[in-house]
Amino acid sequence: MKLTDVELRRISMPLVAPFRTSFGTETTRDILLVRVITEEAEGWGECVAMTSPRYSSEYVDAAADVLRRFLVPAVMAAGAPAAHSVAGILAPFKGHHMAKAALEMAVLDAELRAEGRSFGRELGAVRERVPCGVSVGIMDSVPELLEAVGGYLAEGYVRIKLKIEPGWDVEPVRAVRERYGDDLLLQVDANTAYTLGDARQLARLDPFDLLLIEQPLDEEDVLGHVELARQIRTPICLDESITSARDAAAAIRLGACQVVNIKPGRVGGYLEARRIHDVCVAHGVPVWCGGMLETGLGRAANVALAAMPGFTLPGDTSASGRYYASDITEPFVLDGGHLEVPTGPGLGLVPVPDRLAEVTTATERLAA
Ligand SMILES: O=C(O)CCC(=O)N[C@@H](C(=O)O)c1ccccc1
Repeated sequence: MKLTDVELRRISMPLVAPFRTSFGTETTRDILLVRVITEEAEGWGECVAMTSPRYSSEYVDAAADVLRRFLVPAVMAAGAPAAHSVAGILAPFKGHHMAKAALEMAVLDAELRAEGRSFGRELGAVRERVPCGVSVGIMDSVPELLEAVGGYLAEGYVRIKLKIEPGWDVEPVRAVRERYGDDLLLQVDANTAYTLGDARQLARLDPFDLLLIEQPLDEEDVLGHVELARQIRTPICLDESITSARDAAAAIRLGACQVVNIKPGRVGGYLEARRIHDVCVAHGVPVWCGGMLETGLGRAANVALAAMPGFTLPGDTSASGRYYASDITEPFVLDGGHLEVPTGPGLGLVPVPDRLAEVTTATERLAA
């Protein structure tokens, strides 16, 4: 399908509550959306880059710039690129996975809408609904954490993920396990906040039967994770370290991880995410879908991804209301701890025009 126009749109989405991780606190998400217009359909992409380069080297202003100056012109110069060819067209430009993922997602959405195929159908979804976990930020006190966790469990979430960092790890985990019992599916996310020297402290989490500990060490310290895996019993899950199917294969073969968090933005798109899924399934490594506080657009695509067969652990695919009082799409609402996989063409939903207009802070057209 010939691309006739591309729109970059910035939206400002206030969070229902501050979200604190080991690398900072978010109160509002400044999100870049990509809309591609073709002769047959329009498509939407969501860039998950943060405002500052703390989760990874990417940040939203840089994503907008690289899309405007390099990525969009390259894809438009190709005329009518198939979605599966976008990654190859963009390969000469190094890095910028989140920017590339947003553009590929928009081209894929347009192509699938024109063909009348859903994201789930394209990715190989085998479930009509997916079980949902929730990510709980670092809090000011254990009582406040216990109250937040209780609220999410009351909403029906089937798995709790606690953000941890040095000084906030064993005590909150012990408190949650003691209050909510041994059957609670519980995991932690360190976002690279520890070093191998903290192995003894991390081993103190072993008695709490966690599903996994996510990205304890620096994203580039794959061998450190291999050594840490020898010193703790909790399975190690990698997030920031896995930016491609090649990374996943190497990390698994080295013994650096026993679980993988798949985030399409981090790895360059939903098609690479599918390849990582396939590599992990081939190695018997379970995967789950990570989240980056997406709007309903990214959430729709993530829920479709999470319906693939190897996604055997609940993901961070929360309801829209976990982060936003009012989403830019029809909200995702938890039903019995699950979200329905959209079945319509492409993403299966579009932004609600009035809502999108309310949160839009800038738009620009990059016509052919
Ligand atoms: O539910 C969500 O969308 C957020 C899940 C979550 O905790 N994401 C974390 C992470 O490190 O995985 C994150 C949050 C903000 C920014 C980057 C990453």
